Amino acid sequence: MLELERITAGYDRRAPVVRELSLAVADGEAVGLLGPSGCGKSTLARVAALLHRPYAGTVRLAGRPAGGFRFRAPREQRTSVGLVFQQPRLAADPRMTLRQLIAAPAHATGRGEELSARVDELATDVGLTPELLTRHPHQVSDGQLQRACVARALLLRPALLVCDEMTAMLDASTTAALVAVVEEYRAASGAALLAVGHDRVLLRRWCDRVVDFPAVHPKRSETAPTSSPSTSSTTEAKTS
Ligand SMILES: Nc1ncnc2c1ncn2[C@@H]1O[C@H](COP(=O)(O)OP(=O)(O)OP(=O)(O)O)[C@@H](O)[C@H]1O
Repeated sequence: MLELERITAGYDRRAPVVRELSLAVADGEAVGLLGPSGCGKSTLARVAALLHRPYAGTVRLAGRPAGGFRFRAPREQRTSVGLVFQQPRLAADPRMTLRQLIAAPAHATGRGEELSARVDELATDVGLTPELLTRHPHQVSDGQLQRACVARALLLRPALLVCDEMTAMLDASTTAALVAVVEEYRAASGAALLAVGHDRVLLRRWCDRVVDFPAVHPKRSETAPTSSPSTSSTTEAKTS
């Protein structure tokens, strides 16, 4: 579903934060990507979601090379990836109600009416009451806002979900609820998942395998310039 091949990316060409990193997520597979703060996980997540153009390397979605990044990304590819960010307040337009926020991708793709019922269905799935849907981001808690952001990411039925520290700001019960929503969606749709985070225990429970970010960094493994995480010795299998 997702192939990142020798990706070099960052914010300064002379000192990229991600260097020649390769990672693949198979159809329906859940891969966890672990790494310390600042190592470039979010940058890589945004590259995977076609929101950040890498300096070098290839991104393939469902076998097809990315046709562009940011506003140049073809709609079909852009909408095949659902992205949940770490900080919902930075990812939510403060002028929108929660209902408008969830429905935004439908309006952006001209499918507002068609997907209206799905907005309500997803709101229920993530545990938002009709009353909460009428509120603006500043009138709800971080956990409630993140629930809306998860519903928004699922609205267009993406084949790949990228969750960038989705639960970092949440308590245990909200974390469990949102992981369950994502898992139910994946079970029903067959979607793949790239979950980025710090929490090894959570990622090992949640994902089919977990990859350590530095292990896929060629600077640490000069003999394996594009080590495959699926065969990496630091790849851990799912815990029961
Ligand atoms: N817009 C930006 N402009 C310049 N530098 C940036 C920008 N965004 C991130 N960086 C830098 O790039 C590096 C990697 O950041 P990134 O957010 O990808 O790391 P991360 O592994 O996701 O960190 P965390 O776990 O703390 O979220 C950091 O040194 C960060 O300061």
